[in-house]
Amino acid sequence: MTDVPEPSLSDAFHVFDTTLRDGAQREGINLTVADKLTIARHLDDYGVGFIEGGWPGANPRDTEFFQRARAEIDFKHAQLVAFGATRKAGVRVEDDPQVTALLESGAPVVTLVAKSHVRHVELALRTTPEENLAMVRDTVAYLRAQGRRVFLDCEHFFDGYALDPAYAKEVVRTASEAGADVVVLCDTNGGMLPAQVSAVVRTVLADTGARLGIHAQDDTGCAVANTLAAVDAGATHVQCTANGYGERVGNSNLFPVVAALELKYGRRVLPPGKLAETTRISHAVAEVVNLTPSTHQPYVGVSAFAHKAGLHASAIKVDPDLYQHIDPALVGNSMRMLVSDMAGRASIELKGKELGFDLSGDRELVGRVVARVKERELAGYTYEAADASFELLLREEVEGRPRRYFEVESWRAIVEDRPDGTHANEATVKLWAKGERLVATAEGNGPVHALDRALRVALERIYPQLAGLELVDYKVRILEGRLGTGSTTRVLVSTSDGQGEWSTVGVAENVIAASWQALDDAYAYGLLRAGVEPQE
Ligand SMILES: CC(=O)SCCNC(=O)CCNC(=O)[C@H](O)C(C)(C)COP(=O)(O)OP(=O)(O)OC[C@H]1O[C@@H](n2cnc3c(N)ncnc32)[C@H](O)[C@@H]1OP(=O)(O)O
Ligand SMILES: CC(=O)C(=O)O
Repeated sequence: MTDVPEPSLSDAFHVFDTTLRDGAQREGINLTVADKLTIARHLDDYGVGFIEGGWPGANPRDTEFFQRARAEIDFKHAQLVAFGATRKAGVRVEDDPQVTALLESGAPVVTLVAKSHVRHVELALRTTPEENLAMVRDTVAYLRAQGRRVFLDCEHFFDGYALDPAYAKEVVRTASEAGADVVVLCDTNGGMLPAQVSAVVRTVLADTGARLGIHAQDDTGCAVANTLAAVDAGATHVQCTANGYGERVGNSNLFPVVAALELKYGRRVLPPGKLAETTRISHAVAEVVNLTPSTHQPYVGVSAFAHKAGLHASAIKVDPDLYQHIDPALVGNSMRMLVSDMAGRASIELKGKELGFDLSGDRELVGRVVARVKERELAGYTYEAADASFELLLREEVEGRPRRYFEVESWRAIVEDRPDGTHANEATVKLWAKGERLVATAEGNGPVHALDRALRVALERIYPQLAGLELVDYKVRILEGRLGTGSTTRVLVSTSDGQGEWSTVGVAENVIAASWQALDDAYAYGLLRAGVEPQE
């Protein structure tokens, strides 16, 4: 058995993470042992009290995970938990191979899943309510006798309680009396609402005296609220998953639960300083499971503290608390100003400040920028998604002239369709830079790629910094036609120089012309970042 680390926080309240067990039950997540070890390290670093690593014996990967976690991870905060079921009906607990696998995992803590809904006992287990109670009693007592700490997950507790409250409570009592430290009431089908959860938890606590936990699936979109409602009613153990990953639509999201407990309830559930790691850990886990972090996730999403409306910005300028429920730095996130046609002077001033410009003394200039943004957005531009194009526009107003690194004489792109079904794409650009006329032709996978290559060929000798730029994303959107026949095309381009990424926008009736504008801004911004002075 592994050495059990001393809990770094009081045992009076448990943050129990089941990303590696319930989180892994999400469609599309397929973790290797190495992934599981990496996530376990992140969660331990974050400071959760318990990490449920999987079901040893259910598959070779989970069995190996426990072997390797014990050997390879020096847990600082968390205790490792093995998950499994109570013994099978009619089988002696010491003869049940899956109970033996729980012991062999070496995990100091075991969570047992048990039935607490009589219909499940009869239909899924095909046994009697009495035998189910004996399965709970025997398995908990056996594991306790082997020195394991035991938590018991009562599957379908709330639905079972609605059908037969006396039986559901009897399961809780049986587990508690047999030595389970916590009995976890599970909303397995995720159909509960917060008021229902708190009423049931309060009654079960009063009637059984058992220590209770909560495990809430998110099928009504209420898993976090249900978790907190259970805490309000007296539960002292919350089961959650990073980013809410889990079976079907997911589980209770660890990060808003922890943030609420720490910041709204004033309950210390993480080691000192760790709350500020919330955003980093959330994104790190998303990377390992290979899912894009949700931009709108509470507390940790990049949009969680992004302000778009002009009136909000004007109040935030005076005091950010006026439109934010917490200081984003508390969870390692930051405030962002978005510039769009909903912006007012305050939004532009704050965005300017973010970009290093003090615009506070120049109402006239700020008014001009607001007017240009609104006019351009009406034409189809979008600046909230194209920070670099906005900065170029702002600089043009501040500096009194556009930041030009080259002048365009003309460009053209040719798409050639051949009878054998193949295509050729070729572009020619004619430019002027530093007094030189530059002409270049290039081929590409498509006409925009050909234009991008021709532009680089033409400019690279004059601006060698362009060699390090890479186009990393390209998005086209056809906007609703405004002039009867023509629809407008908006192109967003993301470019990287290896140190950072920026986005630029172009709008025209023709997709290639829109792309050209976005590329033109992308190159100008890349040269600006590289510290290159524009042409006179
Ligand atoms: C609500 C939850 O999310 S609980 C977690 C669920 N997670 C998983 O199921 C993932 C891992 N599961 C597995 O790998 C497999 O399902 C295993 C290894 C656990 C079991 O596999 P199998 O033996 O092939 O059985 P199967 O998957 O069909 O499950 C049904 C069996 O489990 C038994 N069972 C179901 N719940 C319980 C329980 N709480 N206690 C004891 N036995 C149970 C059923 O009675 C049935 O037994 P039987 O085959 O003897 O009739
Ligand atoms: C245990 C569990 O995952 C559930 O009841 O949903």
